[in-house]
Amino acid sequence: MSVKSRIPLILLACGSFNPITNMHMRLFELARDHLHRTGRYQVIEGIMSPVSDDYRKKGLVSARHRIAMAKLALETSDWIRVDPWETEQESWTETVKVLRHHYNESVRLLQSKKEFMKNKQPTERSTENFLSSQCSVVPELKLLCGADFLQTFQTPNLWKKEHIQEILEEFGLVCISRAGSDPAQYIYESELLTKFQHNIFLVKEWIQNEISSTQIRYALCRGLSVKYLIPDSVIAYIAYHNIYTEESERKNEGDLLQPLKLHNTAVSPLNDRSHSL
Ligand SMILES: Nc1ncnc2c1ncn2[C@@H]1O[C@H](COP(=O)(O)OP(=O)(O)OP(=O)(O)O)[C@@H](O)[C@H]1O
Ligand SMILES: NC(=O)c1ccc[n+]([C@@H]2O[C@H](COP(=O)(O)O)[C@@H](O)[C@H]2O)c1
Ligand SMILES: [Zn+2]
Repeated sequence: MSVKSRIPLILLACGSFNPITNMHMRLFELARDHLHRTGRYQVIEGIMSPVSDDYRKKGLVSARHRIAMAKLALETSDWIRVDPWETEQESWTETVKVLRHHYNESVRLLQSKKEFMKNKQPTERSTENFLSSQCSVVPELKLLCGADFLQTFQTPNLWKKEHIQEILEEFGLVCISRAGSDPAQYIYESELLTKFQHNIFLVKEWIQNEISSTQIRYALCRGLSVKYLIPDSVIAYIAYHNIYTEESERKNEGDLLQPLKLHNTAVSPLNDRSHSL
């Protein structure tokens, strides 16, 4: 398949990004390499969507800071961007709705590009062949995540079954391996995941890198170096605003994650776990 005839694809990663780490950015690079190697897809954009403050995860600092840090980190990327839409909503947004939003946005963008092409003079149009060829199909949108994210599908009352189904059936998942998580096993154990296995791309990271935001926050609170784990610009931002402290780590402590609250359950708060979702 020539590059021109490949299916355009957008990768969307949802999460806390508290703070963004080098590994969060690596997820996108790994996913893009993998999809390109299939010969079927052309990844045209990566979107990082930090979760709203209303998610109420332990130690979750303000979205304003999380977005600012992600923007600084992604300054060096020419294809991944941060999108604040989720954090601008009144309350926490279920992931399937974030996917729907971004899908609708890409349809809208395509329509306005087509409109723009239609209004151009014929001579101008011929010079815009490349643009118009890129404009002709709505890109696929896939949810990008680490293997631990896939594991959370099994957590009672965290996800609605119909949402998992819609994510898998209508969009699809690109899942990057992570130490301590066995995505193939989660698929095997779930009837739903097995049914839509054809829409789950499992990507193996051979250069293992177990950076987690939780560990970064712990190191920062203890005054330890996090250089080479997160970008220098993010380290400087954190120091300037004194973002991660023992006090910030206590934010939402003992609270229930918003998805669990919404499902009105009495299960123990995930928020008390030391390495969270
Ligand atoms: N080291 C990693 N390997 C694979 N996936 C990762 C890694 N770190 C984060 N991810 C993925 O990035 C997405 C966003 O994760 P998140 O913001 O929770 O980061 P995290 O490092 O897991 O943070 P925390 O420790 O606070 O849970 C999730 O899909 C998660 O699985
Ligand atoms: N039912 C749902 O749609 C649902 C449930 C739990 C987490 N999530 C999302 O998954 C991501 C998890 O992020 P963390 O791994 O940082 O907790 C967040 O973007 C959150 O909004 C969605
Ligand atoms: Zn996590």
